Amino acid sequence: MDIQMLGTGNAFAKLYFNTNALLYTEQHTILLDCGNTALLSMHKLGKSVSDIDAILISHIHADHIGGMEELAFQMKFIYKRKPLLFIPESLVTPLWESSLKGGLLQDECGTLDEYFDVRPIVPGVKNELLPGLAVEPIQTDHIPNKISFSYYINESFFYSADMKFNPELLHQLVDRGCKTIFHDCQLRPPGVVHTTLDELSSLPDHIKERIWLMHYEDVKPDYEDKAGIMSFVEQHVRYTIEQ
Ligand SMILES: O=c1ccn([C@@H]2O[C@@H]3COP(=O)(O)O[C@H]3[C@H]2O)c(=O)[nH]1
Ligand SMILES: [Zn+2]
Ligand SMILES: [Zn+2]
Repeated sequence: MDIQMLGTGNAFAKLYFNTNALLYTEQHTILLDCGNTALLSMHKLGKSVSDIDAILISHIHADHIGGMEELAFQMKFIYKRKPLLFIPESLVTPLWESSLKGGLLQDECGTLDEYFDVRPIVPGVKNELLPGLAVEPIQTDHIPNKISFSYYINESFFYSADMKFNPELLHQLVDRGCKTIFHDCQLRPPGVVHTTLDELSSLPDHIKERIWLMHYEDVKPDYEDKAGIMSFVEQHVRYTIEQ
């Protein structure tokens, strides 16, 4: 499986776009979060909404779902198909009622199912989504009353949602065989609702060597020499994830 970031910046980034990604299996392209800047970033890559087979969502913040309304309208009225929407059950109602309904509700379209082929997925277990793509949603802390899921993919790759530092989880994942960790990282403390660079820097080397930083602020150039053996994920670079 390959991953290509549509953006690597935080919610307020003006230089790096929102942290959203394309996952590539042999047969499918999956959009992992669809924030405000996702479709513009795809356009810059020469891609359109029609290139997406499925969508997977981490949580209901605009830098992760702000592009969903345009995606839904383009799919319905231009490409005339429903993309797969893989989503933990507990996010289905919030996504529609609290975010998308305002723009997408119209006479003949009163539910999320009118726009997407909704496939609820189960937290805490491996869900076989597509050939070559198995996903375990892990609910991780971000903000009170903001349900948020990180994803353990193909039993080798952890992709964090926006999350508070959880060293126990990272230790557990590495013990389970996790080889690569893409982790949200707030460079300037305090993190409060995110994990900071200082917190990730406190981890042992055998975990840090697997960590790639994303969801960073526009001050990233000032921190390139402060991440030690951790790496920064870069926008639009296509990475092959070790299985
Ligand atoms: O209680 C709160 C709620 C939000 N925020 C900011 O708003 C941003 C929303 O997107 P995000 O989750 O990527 O990052 C969040 C933070 O930058 C915050 O600092 N404290
Ligand atoms: Zn975010
Ligand atoms: Zn968030």
